[in-house]
Amino acid sequence: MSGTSTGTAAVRPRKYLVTGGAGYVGSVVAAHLLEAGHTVTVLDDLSTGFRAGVPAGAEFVEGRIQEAARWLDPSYDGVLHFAACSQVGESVADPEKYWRNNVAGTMDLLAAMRGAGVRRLVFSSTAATYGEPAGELLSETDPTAPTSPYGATKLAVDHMITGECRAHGLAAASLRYFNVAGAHLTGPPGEPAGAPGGGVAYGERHDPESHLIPLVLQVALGTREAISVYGDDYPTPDGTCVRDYIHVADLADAHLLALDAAVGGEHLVCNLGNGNGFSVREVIETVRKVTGHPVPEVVAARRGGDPAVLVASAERARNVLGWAPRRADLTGIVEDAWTFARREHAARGKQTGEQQAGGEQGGAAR
Ligand SMILES: NC(=O)c1ccc[n+]([C@@H]2O[C@H](COP(=O)([O-])OP(=O)(O)OC[C@H]3O[C@@H](n4cnc5c(N)ncnc54)[C@H](O)[C@@H]3O)[C@@H](O)[C@H]2O)c1
Ligand SMILES: O=c1ccn([C@@H]2O[C@H](COP(=O)(O)OP(=O)(O)O[C@H]3O[C@H](CO)[C@H](O)[C@H](O)[C@H]3O)[C@@H](O)[C@H]2O)c(=O)[nH]1
Repeated sequence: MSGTSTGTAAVRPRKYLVTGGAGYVGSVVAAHLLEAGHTVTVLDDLSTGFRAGVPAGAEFVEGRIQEAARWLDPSYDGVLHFAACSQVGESVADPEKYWRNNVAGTMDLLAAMRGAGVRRLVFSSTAATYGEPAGELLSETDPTAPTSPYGATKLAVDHMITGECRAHGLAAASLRYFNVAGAHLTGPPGEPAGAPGGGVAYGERHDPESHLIPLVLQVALGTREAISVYGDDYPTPDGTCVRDYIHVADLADAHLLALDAAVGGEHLVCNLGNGNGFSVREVIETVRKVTGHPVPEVVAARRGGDPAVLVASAERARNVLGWAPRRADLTGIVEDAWTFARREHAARGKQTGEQQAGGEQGGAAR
């Protein structure tokens, strides 16, 4: 369980705007900020996020980053910027959506920050900015040659932020996440987030889901028949793609450290991963062990834009931020994701049952 928050005690409570805080990573980081004693406003248009994902204790504003100037004011100490379109496949099919939302949207957000005099930013960048790696571990000095429009838009925003730091003294950090997984959990299992006595659970809810671990867990839950393995002919030990899975709570720790480490006029870029690669087959095997479910798999065609191996060197995050992952074990990451998936599943079943009893139509409310 990842119920404990970061060891980074706040010097003084601060006020932060969290864009995309109704989504997976943003909701977990918002929960960590609140637990550290900060004040949080979530700005989210609920395009892929869920109102129920916004942590209790955060103010919620339903709105777009493109209109952030309406809500930002000098009382904010900084912005954590998660709001984005983030599906690699969709970005290949509809690149304009990605350039408009991720790049133009962030340009509007930066202008709003400048206008309000808010001069501290942590941005969700991604390993997808690098493309196919040349060596074993990717470091921040490696070439950036994104293989998808998604990665290209994130790289463009990184460049935009560098310019903003140099020209206008912004203090900023871009955190390049590798594969985020796991959940932030407190309280007994089996209860939905926010239920009385049930603790809280902030984890991965994407609709449609495209990430490996939640998809494999859907098979274990019985809501998906089998997991498709996208290619088993890659130049890796078992032929399937290798990724670096990082616990979302470790990621949250890094955000709080980055807020403190950012220096006016400088743009810090840091990878966040554990430095350990696991193949698609190893992930599936771990899910089998954790859930006790046989998890049938079928080999499918390669997915466009997937590099064979993506594993981080996170030396810079360790050295500059003083960050150290505390939940690097893949089994623990999958266990937390599994607890969250079961809580969500139970909550949905309860909701559907109540709706049927009340004669209402089923369906997930955003
Ligand atoms: N999940 C990962 O493995 C991963 C890896 C690398 C980088 N990232 C990045 O981290 C961030 C969060 O990812 P996530 O998995 O939590 O995604 P998510 O889809 O769960 O969250 C994104 C949130 O942003 C909101 N949003 C989108 N456009 C908006 C806009 N214009 N205005 C206001 N709100 C808007 C969505 O409604 C959603 O709640 C993204 O920027 C993503 O690119 C994620
Ligand atoms: O049903 C599935 C889903 C995924 N995979 C494979 O599992 C691996 C992981 O895929 P994910 O979709 O979970 O994650 P990605 O590695 O594609 O991408 C994630 O990590 C990237 C960086 O590593 C980017 O940050 C991106 O935003 C984020 O979604 C890939 O090899 C993919 O082909 C399958 O075999 N079957």
